[in-house]
Amino acid sequence: MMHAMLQSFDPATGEVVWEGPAAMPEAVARAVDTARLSHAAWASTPLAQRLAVARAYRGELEKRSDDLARLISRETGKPLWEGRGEVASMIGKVDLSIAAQADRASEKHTATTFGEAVLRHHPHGVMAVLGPYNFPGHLPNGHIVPALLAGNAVLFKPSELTPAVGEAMAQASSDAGLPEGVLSLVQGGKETGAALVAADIDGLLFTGSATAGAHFRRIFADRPKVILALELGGNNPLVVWDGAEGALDVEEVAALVVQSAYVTSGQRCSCARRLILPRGRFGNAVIEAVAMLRDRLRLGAWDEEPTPYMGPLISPEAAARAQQQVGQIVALGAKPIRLLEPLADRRATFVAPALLDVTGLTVPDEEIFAPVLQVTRVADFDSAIAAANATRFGLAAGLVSADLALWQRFVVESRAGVVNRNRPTTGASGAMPFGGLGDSGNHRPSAFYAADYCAYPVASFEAALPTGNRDSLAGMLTA
Ligand SMILES: NC(=O)C1=CN([C@@H]2O[C@H](COP(=O)(O)OP(=O)(O)OC[C@H]3O[C@@H](n4cnc5c(N)ncnc54)[C@H](O)[C@@H]3O)[C@@H](O)[C@H]2O)C=CC1
Ligand SMILES: O=C(O)CCC(=O)N[C@@H](CCC(=O)O)C(=O)O
Repeated sequence: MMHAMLQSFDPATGEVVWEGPAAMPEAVARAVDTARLSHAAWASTPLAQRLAVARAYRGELEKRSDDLARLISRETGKPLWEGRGEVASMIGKVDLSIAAQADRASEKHTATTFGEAVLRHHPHGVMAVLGPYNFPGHLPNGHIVPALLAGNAVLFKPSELTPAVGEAMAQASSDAGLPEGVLSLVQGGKETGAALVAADIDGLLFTGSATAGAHFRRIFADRPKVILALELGGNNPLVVWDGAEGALDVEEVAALVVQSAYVTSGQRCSCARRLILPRGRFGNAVIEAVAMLRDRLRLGAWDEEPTPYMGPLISPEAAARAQQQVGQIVALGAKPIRLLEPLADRRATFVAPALLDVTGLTVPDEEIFAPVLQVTRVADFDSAIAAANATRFGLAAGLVSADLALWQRFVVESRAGVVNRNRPTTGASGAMPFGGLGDSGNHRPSAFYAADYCAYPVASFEAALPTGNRDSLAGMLTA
């Protein structure tokens, strides 16, 4: 049988990191059958044993944390400090998922007059997880760990851009003693993903683009029994407003803006894409400080010294697409404060961040998955909130302001699943829900709330004997 070959590359150098065959539809079908067979035994394994395997998996991640961080950085291009941060999040996810399951999906008994009311949670069965490339470990891990804890079998297809990290995760689970077939890895691109989604699965846990998310919504319209959790992109606003004159330190504000917009070279769903500022001197000062800081950001390969702040984009194609999107906005009349500049003597994946003034323009409401920040100047705070909410997405939003009254309005009126004050839009916590409104998701937030979509609740009223029912009919029966 012919196999399509898959390769991944170090985005900084173009060197091959991984190669191997992509799973063909027949192999995907076999993996789904194996998962179905393995599921029953895993679901009936006592919870204490499933918890022990999860903790052993945490131990395996700890053991190989340095190698895994290096692999993540090499395959995605993100600097090593970020690769290490990602592995720390993966390790932390295990205890957080155990706590989340106890909090949101455990067995609960309540005494009643007849016996007890019992709440249990049952696994759905066979779950497919499709992962993105930007956090190739942490984000699929955030679906897989809770899904396995709940007793599901999982088929995991990593992004075709990051197969090596997916393989390393599967190896860690196997070394942790997860029974064979409970987690299966299927490598490949969209065709492999499409075969997985078309198979007899009980759930799709997806983190990726809004376009693919909308596609899955459509193809599952006739299969309502399949649980669908969609964690998608955003066009996230960050409003900076100096309610009390002089209360904000412009340099601090600029650093927060940079951490929101340019971290991971803008390849986070939670990155700020739109900066909303007041007209006038303060707004001008913020723009100038952001532009100056942008000029000082160190770009480099993942393992370069001195440590870079940001690495390249994932591929030359991704860089070309971002350039084309910036070009389109400039053609619409945007003022380039800074363009998305290719770096001399570097591969085409390296781009210095863009800062564009789009005030008064109608620009596409699209996520540009790159370090591109669009500035809009407004006259008053009402217009700032209206501008922040003027998007079909609703993942993250932020307000930078010392004024508590403004924050109290912002947190109530913002249409987003993550709404921060004086903190970057990025850096979400696994101890909180993470998900968005509108085209950013389907109201099944992940992170701490992933336990909710990994199992369904079963309510039972239980009595030891069928007593009291006859009495309840007394006086209402004919002779
Ligand atoms: N809300 C969230 O938690 C997060 C969302 N994202 C979003 O993910 C995107 C970046 O990741 P990408 O890997 O580019 O996303 P993507 O949507 O291109 O791919 C994600 C996964 O889905 C698969 N896939 C894509 N289209 C498919 C199709 N038609 N049929 C079957 N499988 C398909 C891919 O092979 C990959 O494994 C950004 O839009 C970003 O905002 C990324 C991280 C977190
Ligand atoms: O899933 C979690 O534990 C929390 C969500 C999270 O870690 N979000 C990160 C990265 C997500 C992304 O933007 O791709 C963040 O908000 O920085």
